[in-house]
Amino acid sequence: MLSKINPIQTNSWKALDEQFANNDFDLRSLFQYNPNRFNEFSIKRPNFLFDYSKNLIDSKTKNLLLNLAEECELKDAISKMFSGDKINETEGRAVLHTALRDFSDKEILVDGENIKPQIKRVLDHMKSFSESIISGDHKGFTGKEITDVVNIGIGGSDLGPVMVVSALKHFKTRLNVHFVSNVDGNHLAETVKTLNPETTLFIIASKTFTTQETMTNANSAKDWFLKAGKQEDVAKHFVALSTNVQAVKDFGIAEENIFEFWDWVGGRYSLWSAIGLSIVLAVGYENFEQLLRGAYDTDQHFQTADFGENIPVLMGLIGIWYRNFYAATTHAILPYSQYLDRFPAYFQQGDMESNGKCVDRNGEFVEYETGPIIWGEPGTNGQHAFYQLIHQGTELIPADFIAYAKSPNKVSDHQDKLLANFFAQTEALAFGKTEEEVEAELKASGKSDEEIDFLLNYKVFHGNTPTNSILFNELTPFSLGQLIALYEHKIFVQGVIWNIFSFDQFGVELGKVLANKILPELENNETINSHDSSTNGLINYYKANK
Ligand SMILES: O=P(O)(O)OC[C@H]1O[C@](O)(CO)[C@@H](O)[C@@H]1O
Repeated sequence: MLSKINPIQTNSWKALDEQFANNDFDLRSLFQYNPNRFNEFSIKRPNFLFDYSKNLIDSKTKNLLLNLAEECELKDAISKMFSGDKINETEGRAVLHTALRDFSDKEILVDGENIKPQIKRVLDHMKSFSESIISGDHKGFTGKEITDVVNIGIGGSDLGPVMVVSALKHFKTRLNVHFVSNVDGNHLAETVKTLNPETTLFIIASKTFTTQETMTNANSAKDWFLKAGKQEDVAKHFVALSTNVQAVKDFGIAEENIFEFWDWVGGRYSLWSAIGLSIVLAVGYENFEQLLRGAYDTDQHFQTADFGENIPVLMGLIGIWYRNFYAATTHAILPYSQYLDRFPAYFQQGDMESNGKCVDRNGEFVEYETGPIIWGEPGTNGQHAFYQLIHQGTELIPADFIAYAKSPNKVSDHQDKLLANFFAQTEALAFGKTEEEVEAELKASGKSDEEIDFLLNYKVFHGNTPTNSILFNELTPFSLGQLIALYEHKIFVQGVIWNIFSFDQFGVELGKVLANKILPELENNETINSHDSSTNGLINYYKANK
């Protein structure tokens, strides 16, 4: 069990309150008065740099945040998660996605049983299966090689693989991997339009194997397949990734085509499990193993580095500083890499489904803010869309900038331009442009005093917008694994300090239940009046026009 400490009643929280009230941190001054600031507030790991110097903190704030982590017993929480304690108390489960990438010899016990052998068994199955598909040994029902793979899943059974497959495009095997998630039939229809059932493999990815969207898409995919193949051909073209073996068998997928995982793997933390099969097919097993090894590297860092030098701990604590003291409502993730185009969306689920909670571990409603809204898009595209608001809007939006020094594609001077924008944006966000600077600039451009007077305030950049910069040497499966695990652990750190349960997601249930109740009402011609007037009105309008 995790401790149940109310963070706002700790001494460190009170000290942080005072620290916030008594200081008006200004990044210009912080850098000016401390020439060593970058060295003090950055961490170099062998293949990447984490620079957190452009944050509204000084060493005292950092120490107070570290005290908060101690007081909230973060060390104990970390060791409990890694050792398989049932810290997902509301569901009575351990939280062991880290076991899926544990390359040590040590045993990890769940209910007294070492889970390492079962993890190895499924990994071996994924390896041999993917090799037979990629090599072409596995043939479809007409004797042809598989060319296309369609992963059908949603949420944690989709977003992680989608993100990784996009991020590792430059490691692609000969297979084309597609993803269908939305219950909107157009998603499936548009995906299969160009596919041949003889050469298509469907992966039905669902932890529970009950999710409406996935089961609906899976059934329709089977119908599509059965227009060409026969029932006995399904075995060659459908596999399932699930914890619910019985439901998979009931669906008609043979036992040998089931890649199992377990209830101690949370959906949004499951890309390391059998849910990663689409990744294995897209980039090959060796690269998947490198992804796991990268995450393992971060796991070791998280467990062993002093908190003052511990990147996920610092990311989490700095986030708390903004969320709870600066009242920042959102946090942007801004990768300067087109390969990471789905990274913000992936951690939107990872973070918001984990820490979007208002009841603490004592069962009481919290009296402080918890998880922020996570959002973002790759740079430089975002610069031409929403950066205006970050630079000159009225919200404080802390952001993470992520980039890679090397680019796998050498295309003229694109990479320098991309990185120039990354550096320029973090600089502009931190230091802005003062009234004096704007005035001097306008004068130099020949503007009259009257024009300057009019334009001055519009052209000022307030600056002081905090950023973390994560600069990797190269985007490889290993470094991607490291990066993903940094964010996973950041989420964990924040959940521990906010005294909430980060590994359930009861908040998604009500809508699912109501949708199931409404569905039969859409299937007849009767006028509906069992809901509020708005819902009745919407349903009846839909029925009249569908
Ligand atoms: O893998 P399943 O069981 O189909 O669930 C899919 C997703 O649905 C949720 O339960 C709720 O959206 C997520 O946590 C999960 O990732």
